[in-house]
Amino acid sequence: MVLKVEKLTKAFGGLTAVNNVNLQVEEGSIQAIIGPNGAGKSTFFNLISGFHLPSSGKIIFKGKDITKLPPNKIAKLRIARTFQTTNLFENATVLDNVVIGNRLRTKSGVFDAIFRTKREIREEKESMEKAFEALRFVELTHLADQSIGSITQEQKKRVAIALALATDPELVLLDEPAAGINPDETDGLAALIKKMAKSGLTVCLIEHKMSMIMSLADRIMVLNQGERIAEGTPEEIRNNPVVIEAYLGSEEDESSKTTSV
Ligand SMILES: Nc1ncnc2c1ncn2[C@@H]1O[C@H](COP(=O)(O)OP(=O)(O)OP(=O)(O)O)[C@@H](O)[C@H]1O
Repeated sequence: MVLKVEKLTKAFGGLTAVNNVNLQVEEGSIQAIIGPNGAGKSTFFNLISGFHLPSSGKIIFKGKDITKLPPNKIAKLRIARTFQTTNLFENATVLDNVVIGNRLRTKSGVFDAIFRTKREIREEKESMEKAFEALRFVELTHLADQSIGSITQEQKKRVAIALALATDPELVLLDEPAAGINPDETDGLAALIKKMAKSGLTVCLIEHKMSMIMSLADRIMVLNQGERIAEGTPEEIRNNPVVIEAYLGSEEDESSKTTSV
């Protein structure tokens, strides 16, 4: 197991956003996390990536206890997460966005930047190479010199994924990778996510688009009011009465609809 989450709990004051959640994620698999609005999905990601400190429980990544590590230390252990496309720099080029994302995570400090030390120059070259490699993976090299403001929402989603890939991760956390794009484009993104897992990456994703999740995920965890109410294969989840009751309901067939129960 690449990721083991044990009895993870996060309380915000009187509200328990994540409550005693267990999860094991196998290397190279696609693990989806679904649940109604406010179920605790984003909080769960924020705990794994170190943006929130758990109230209790444990997070083990490749045998190492990362429960109390800050985000930068977790990123160095090769866990990457994507952010909303609104975090991209609209006026900068696609390539620069990916390079900047990578540079923010590499070591050189202000001193290096001002005096352009050898390390700075080396890191800059490495960042550029990594950025290109990531753009190649997400199939956007032809747009490298375009500004973010001039590309489509689906292409921005790919840039957000490229940003994560440029940090050379082993585990990638994707927060709603297909939100706000049309069904055709959703298929393209699903293919990209499959390709990531095929290349050996482990992928955890939060997504509301049920048809995408059902065909993409190896396993699905369902959260409801902070609690894990089910975990299993798409088939098991689809037929689970507790899940149907709490979440899927009659919207099961409305494949491309963004569920907001
Ligand atoms: N920083 C915070 N401080 C206080 N409460 C928070 C904080 N972050 C999240 N919450 C609360 O925790 C609960 C779970 O929120 P969370 O964003 O994790 O749910 P979610 O499943 O990701 O929902 P959505 O699908 O709407 O994004 C909500 O009731 C939310 O208001």
